[in-house]
Amino acid sequence: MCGILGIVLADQSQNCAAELFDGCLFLQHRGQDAAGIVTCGKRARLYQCKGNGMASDVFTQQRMLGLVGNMGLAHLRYPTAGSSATSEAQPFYVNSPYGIALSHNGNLTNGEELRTYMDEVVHRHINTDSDSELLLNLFASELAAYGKSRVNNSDLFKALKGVFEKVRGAYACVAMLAGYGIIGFRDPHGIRPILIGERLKDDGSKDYMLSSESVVLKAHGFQVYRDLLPGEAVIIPKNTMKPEFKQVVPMQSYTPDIFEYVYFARPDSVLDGISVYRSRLEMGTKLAQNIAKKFEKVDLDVRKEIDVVIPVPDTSRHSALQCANTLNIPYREGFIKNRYVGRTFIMPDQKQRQSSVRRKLNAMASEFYGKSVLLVDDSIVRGTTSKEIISMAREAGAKKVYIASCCPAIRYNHIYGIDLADNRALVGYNKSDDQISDVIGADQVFYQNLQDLIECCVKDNQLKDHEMELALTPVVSRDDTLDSQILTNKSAPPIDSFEVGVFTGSYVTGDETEYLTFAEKARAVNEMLKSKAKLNRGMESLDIEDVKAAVDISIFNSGDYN
Ligand SMILES: O=P(O)(O)OC[C@H]1O[C@H](OP(=O)(O)OP(=O)(O)O)[C@H](O)[C@@H]1O
Ligand SMILES: NC(=O)CC[C@H](N)C(=O)O
Ligand SMILES: [Mg+2]
Repeated sequence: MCGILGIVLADQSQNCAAELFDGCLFLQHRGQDAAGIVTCGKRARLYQCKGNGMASDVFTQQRMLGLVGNMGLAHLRYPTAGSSATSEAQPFYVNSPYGIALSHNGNLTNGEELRTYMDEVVHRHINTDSDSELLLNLFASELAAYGKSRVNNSDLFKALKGVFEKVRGAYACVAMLAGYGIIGFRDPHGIRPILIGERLKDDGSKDYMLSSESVVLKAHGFQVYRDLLPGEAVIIPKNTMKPEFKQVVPMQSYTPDIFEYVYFARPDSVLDGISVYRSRLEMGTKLAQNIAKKFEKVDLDVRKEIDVVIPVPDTSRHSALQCANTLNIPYREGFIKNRYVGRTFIMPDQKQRQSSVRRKLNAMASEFYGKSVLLVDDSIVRGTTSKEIISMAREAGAKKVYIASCCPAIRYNHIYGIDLADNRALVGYNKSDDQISDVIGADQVFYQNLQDLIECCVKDNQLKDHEMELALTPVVSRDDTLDSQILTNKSAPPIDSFEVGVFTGSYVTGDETEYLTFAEKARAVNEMLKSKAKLNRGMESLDIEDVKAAVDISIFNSGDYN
């Protein structure tokens, strides 16, 4: 679920890198493994800085000085395909044709087919296991097919059509053609989010930004913004600064991943017309109603059974507060979060995730001792967090520990941008709710119903276009915003369904059995290589076919800096 950004400034003498860096800080929660920025300056020259780590580690002041130019891309990576190798940090770059860079959020499910196509049909070398490198090379090969010395918007849209027709899976992307402009596109189901924002300046000129989440646009003064539609693309040439939109392929469905609302996105973002914050409040209300009913069914009064509702920081806090209010039970922040520890779920290995929970959360005995507590979390995935915090609650003296999840039990793989290829790692895999309670050590676990979760995201959350404009246009007058080039062809239908494969095992792109089998094998190979590499501290005894170097060599995509 990486974060992606693209920007083009009207003033060609201005540098955009500082704003991209700042934007990365707003999207850090979407990917903590690697960060990258590519900018384009005069004479179409590209400048790059990327590597493993958080944005503030990768983009040092010194490195930022080298990122010149008025347009650029950024990426925050949480790996899905491939590995955590530095060489898989994004944006990716290809020099032919024209010089293209690309940042991708999502996961392709026909990567192997594309790899063969690259090799046998278009003869392009792919240097990593990343699906995003494949996606970029596919775009490059479609564009190269025109054999032109200069391309125009219509060629770019045609090339994108070729990409859409050959690729399967989830992809929200920003790309940049050296010296030409920036491009945004979104898969035909709209699984991953991407928005475009417009900023009107005092001299009447306009800057444009593409981003995974609306919060970045709002924070940077982009007064008007909207989501790209499934199957839609936009090109903003730097010379005209007029965005051109095109429905490149028909929309196959409008089904964003519901997990954006449950966990991924920041609460202050509005994605596809749905306020993440308000949907999380609804999740708290519905959860409370269902919990109360469950107690009623066994002739118990929830208010007598539970003394206090405690959130599992950070993401669940808004839902937990609403849950407590609805139940009319006191809300207490029993776990204090260490603000210097990031998200644990998106850390790359299980040992790191486990140890991080205790470093990140600390239980205060005063809030647990002798009490019956209801812990509320947004989701229970591998169960790493719940196991730890339940035992911390007991160590702190809790009498009874109930736990509630704002989403249903997760029993299937996530295949569109979360590293969950192995469903046996899920605590809910092949288990009843009671069995899950036993494994995580709870007195009882409560899950949200799927239909309720969907309603939480749909109900009352669809902001009407004019409400959206009013809510999101704090700086310019409404008359100015009505001139907006980005709102002119807006025709987004309201959303009433979502990608919910992690709960049901059925995916919006259809039967993905082949991909799941492939992903399982790839994961096993990665694990084996990791442990061999650790044992050998090098690569002497690795099978040459499967080698991933312990230290990445520097081709186009390495990020080793001094
Ligand atoms: O069952 P698990 O595999 O542990 O995964 C679920 C947990 O992971 C996430 O928290 P995380 O620490 O990543 O982020 P947060 O601080 O935003 O809650 C999520 O909010 C749950 O708490
Ligand atoms: N989570 C994501 O969106 C990851 C993008 C891409 N599949 C990668 O592994 O780099
Ligand atoms: Mg959490």
